[in-house]
Amino acid sequence: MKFLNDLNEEQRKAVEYNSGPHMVVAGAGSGKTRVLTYKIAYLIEKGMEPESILALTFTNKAAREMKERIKAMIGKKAEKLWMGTFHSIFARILRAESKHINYRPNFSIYDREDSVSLVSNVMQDLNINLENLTPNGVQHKISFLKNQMILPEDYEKEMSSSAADRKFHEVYKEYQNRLFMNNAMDFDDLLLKPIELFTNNPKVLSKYKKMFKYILVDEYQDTNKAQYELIKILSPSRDKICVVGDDAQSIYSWRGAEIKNMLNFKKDFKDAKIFRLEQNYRSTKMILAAADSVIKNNAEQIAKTLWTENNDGEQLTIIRASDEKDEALQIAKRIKKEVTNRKLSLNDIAILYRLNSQSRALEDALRREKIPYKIIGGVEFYRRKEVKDVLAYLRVLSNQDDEESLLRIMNFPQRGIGNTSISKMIAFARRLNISLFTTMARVFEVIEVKERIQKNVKQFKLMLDKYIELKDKLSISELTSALVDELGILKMYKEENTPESMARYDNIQELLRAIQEYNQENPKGTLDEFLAEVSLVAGIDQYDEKANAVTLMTVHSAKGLEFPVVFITGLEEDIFPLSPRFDSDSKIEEERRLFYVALTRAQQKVFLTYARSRYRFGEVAYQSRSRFIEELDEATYVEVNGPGSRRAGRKKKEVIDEYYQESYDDFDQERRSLRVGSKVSHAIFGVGKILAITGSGDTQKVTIAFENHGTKNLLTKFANLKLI
Ligand SMILES: Nc1ncnc2c1ncn2[C@@H]1O[C@H](COP(=O)(O)OP(=O)(O)OP(=O)(O)O)[C@@H](O)[C@H]1O
Ligand SMILES: [Mg+2]
Repeated sequence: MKFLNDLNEEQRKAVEYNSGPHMVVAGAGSGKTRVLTYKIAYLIEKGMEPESILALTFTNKAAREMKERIKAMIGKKAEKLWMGTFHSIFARILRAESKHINYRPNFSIYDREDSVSLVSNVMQDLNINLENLTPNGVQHKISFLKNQMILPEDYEKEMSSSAADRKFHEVYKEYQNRLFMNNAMDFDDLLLKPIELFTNNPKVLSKYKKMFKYILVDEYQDTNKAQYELIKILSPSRDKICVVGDDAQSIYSWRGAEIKNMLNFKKDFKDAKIFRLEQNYRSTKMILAAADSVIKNNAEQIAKTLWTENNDGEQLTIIRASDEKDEALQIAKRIKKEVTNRKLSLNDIAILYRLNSQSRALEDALRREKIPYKIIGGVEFYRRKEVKDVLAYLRVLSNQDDEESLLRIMNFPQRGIGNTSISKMIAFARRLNISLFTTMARVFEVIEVKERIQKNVKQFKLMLDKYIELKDKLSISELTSALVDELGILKMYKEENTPESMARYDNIQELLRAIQEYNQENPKGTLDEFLAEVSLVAGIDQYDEKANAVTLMTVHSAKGLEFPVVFITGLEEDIFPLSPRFDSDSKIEEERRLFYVALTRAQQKVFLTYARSRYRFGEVAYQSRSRFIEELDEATYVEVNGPGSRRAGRKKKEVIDEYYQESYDDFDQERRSLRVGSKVSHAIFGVGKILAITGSGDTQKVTIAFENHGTKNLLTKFANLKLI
């Protein structure tokens, strides 16, 4: 097999190994994903049927790329591979086997927003108020428990007798119950239900065990308990399994991922063989040295070596900025320089951040500087309100028990069915133990609902019935166009004619186009299948590599990717690492791994940026720079605008202190001469006297007793006070 020549010796050994369970443990950029890809091609060339191989990746995008690669190596038969994320693969299996778990194959898949809305409805219906938890928080807790496979009955056994725990349990139980009644699953169910399916139906299990002759898993360090169980249950006679990962890149413990799955592999899979890859093909020596100097501060890790034959490369550049706007502007300017000097295209550049909220300032600057960019994550296309509205219609046509979707569209577009009437119908439905959809047909029996509104409901129901009838006769594309047309949504947004409504208009057009494309690519695709697919699309999956634009994304979404030039932004305590003061060591270690992931995305050059002050939570906060910068080996970076550049040779700490002092000196005279007792004037509040001054720098506040407006606390920086 000629393609094996593209591998180094260790990689080839891992690819050819076939005598039992094995795990590749290796640092970033050492070719773990490549090994997995080649191994699949190798197995098929050796005669294994593609449809008997199950390969699990972290994103749909990664699966798509891997499949393309394999297709290029061995041809079209690669199409038949079972390749995708855990969620998409098991959604497919659940659909086929739904009757064994008392679901119907057209079940809806609820995304996080749908789940939160369901939690909120449950809390309202049960009249439960959880003091410290918003519906969002409750959903988060439920999801975390489900990821650890703790179901309501398990939770009940372990919980304390406190009122809060009991109430939470009640909500959790009812939430599960409602999902079932709605013939719906949340994301976590897509992992839990298959376990239930396989445990309770040995015949089904043995069918899939026979079918999957080999299981391969990428990014194994980020599997959670349920995923791990699934691998264990399915792994064919425990030997045809190959997983690859890097414990130093485990960054999803907040979502229930367990590094110990990796550490315990040898225990759990008997006679497991461990392969190590040590040569990095991605980054320069400098970048690797920098990454290594930071990650070695973590106590918990599997020892690994990583070296490269690549060039020494340039030092990292650390850029100091005065605030987030300045940071963004400096990045934009740098990008222009880099593209020219290095002859790069914009595609070669990524800007990474810890928090989605950091993207706004960056986007503003890029727009101003006319640099095209694409942003990954944020509000994803299929999560946008107007898109979800149309999808909710389609979901109801597919699954009439989906009460969440039905509630979403009951009065959208407005048809005079108010919340009070809806509550009354729901009460009726619960009393008779029937669905809300069925209640609509019997709305004339719900005497509490006004006659006029009963008629509206009836009409709405008739319209839905018509489309339910049509759904098997028309293509999805025809069905949706007809529906959108009848609802008059496009017309409504057009008439509104605001920038926002026009954006919604475009998005619905885009949705119609996407559905048309789906139809062309999957002529036999059903509405159920289409809905399942779009429910599982994540931001990163829509990433268009070809568009010539800079990529903006969170560090989390950058996992597995590589770019010639990488900017890592917001390197300040409280941002990256996020809230260090209140957190345990293990959280700091996870932040450090995240920083390691960020650094190791880069092939040629890394820029690290931090701002002295940043607007957060409605005020300007003074920032100290990230400990991760301090941890970097001094030989691996240079600073521009920063203290080090002007005062080389001084101890870093001293220089930093001085630089902060300096930054205060920058403030204008006016502000520094403010004193308790000074008389000042303010553009809106008029004349007043300063009672107190607290804090300093950008966060300095003054308390002023105004003659006509009482006493106020103002941020000096923005108050624009004049001494009189
Ligand atoms: N033997 C090799 N010869 C040439 N290039 C290689 C070789 N092995 C890997 N590469 C290249 O090195 C880069 C990193 O490989 P890959 O993405 O598989 O690493 P990884 O270990 O999966 O990284 P990560 O930990 O970030 O997921 C890719 O561009 C890949 O094509
Ligand atoms: Mg990889």
